[in-house]
Amino acid sequence: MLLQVKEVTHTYGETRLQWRSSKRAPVLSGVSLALEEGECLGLLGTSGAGKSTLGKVILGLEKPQAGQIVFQGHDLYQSDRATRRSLRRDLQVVFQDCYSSVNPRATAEQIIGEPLENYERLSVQEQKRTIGGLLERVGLKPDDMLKYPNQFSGGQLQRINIARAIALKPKLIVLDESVSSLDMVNQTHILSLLSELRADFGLSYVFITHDIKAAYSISDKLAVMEHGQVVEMCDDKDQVFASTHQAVKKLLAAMLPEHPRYRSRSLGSI
Ligand SMILES: Nc1ncnc2c1ncn2[C@@H]1O[C@H](COP(=O)(O)OP(=O)(O)OP(=O)(O)O)[C@@H](O)[C@H]1O
Repeated sequence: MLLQVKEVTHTYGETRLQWRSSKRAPVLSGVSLALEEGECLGLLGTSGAGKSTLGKVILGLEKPQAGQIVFQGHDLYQSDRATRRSLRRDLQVVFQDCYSSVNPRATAEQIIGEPLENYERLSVQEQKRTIGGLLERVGLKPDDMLKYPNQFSGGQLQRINIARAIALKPKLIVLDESVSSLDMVNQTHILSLLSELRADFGLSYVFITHDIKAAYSISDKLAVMEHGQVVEMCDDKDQVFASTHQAVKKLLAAMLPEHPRYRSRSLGSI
């Protein structure tokens, strides 16, 4: 098992000691899920359900008050520094806002080169060659490494973010609404790029979104969150259509086209 999320509970702004007497509602309550190597889990839910918080907890960025994140057999928050550093290398992220995810004054070469400089000792020539190869792999040109973020479109910049995320050949990438701010055409292209990269590199994804159609298209299994809990776990994504939970029904309804005439057809063809 690549990743196990075990009974994770988290409340923002509280220490472990304060937690027992807390009056704040937890943002995550007893969340458990698991991911095998090479799998993609679609993590769904409406705004405020706790998806991004769970993403941060999985990435090692937000320590939960209770529960465990076991990644590659190690408890992420209980491991020593050296183990944690090596686990972090295998855990990468792509956020929704491609512009704020990068330093506007850095070139694509510097952006993609950052994780390589942190973890690999490549010669200048090797690093340039690696970055050129990564740019090509995400559908851009090696010469693009000289450009700055404002010289790319949103879709192109998200490709740069993806190139940075795969630079160290990680095991797991948390994709937090990574295609949500793109138009439909770019969304489709990026989703198919992500699927190709998953197959090529044996990557696993946690694909966080409120868009059930996008999640269905890329994922093997789906988890639906509401009020900080996983309320539906579909180990086979097609089980989602049989769900009787209100939160799932709402997500399915939001996906349907406006006109009732097209509703049944649309459901069958996603
Ligand atoms: N840093 C923070 N400090 C305090 N509260 C926070 C923080 N980040 C998120 N929250 C709160 O935690 C709850 C869950 O937020 P989270 O962003 O995890 O949900 P989400 O399902 O990802 O929602 P969205 O789809 O809108 O991003 C919300 O009520 C939010 O206001």
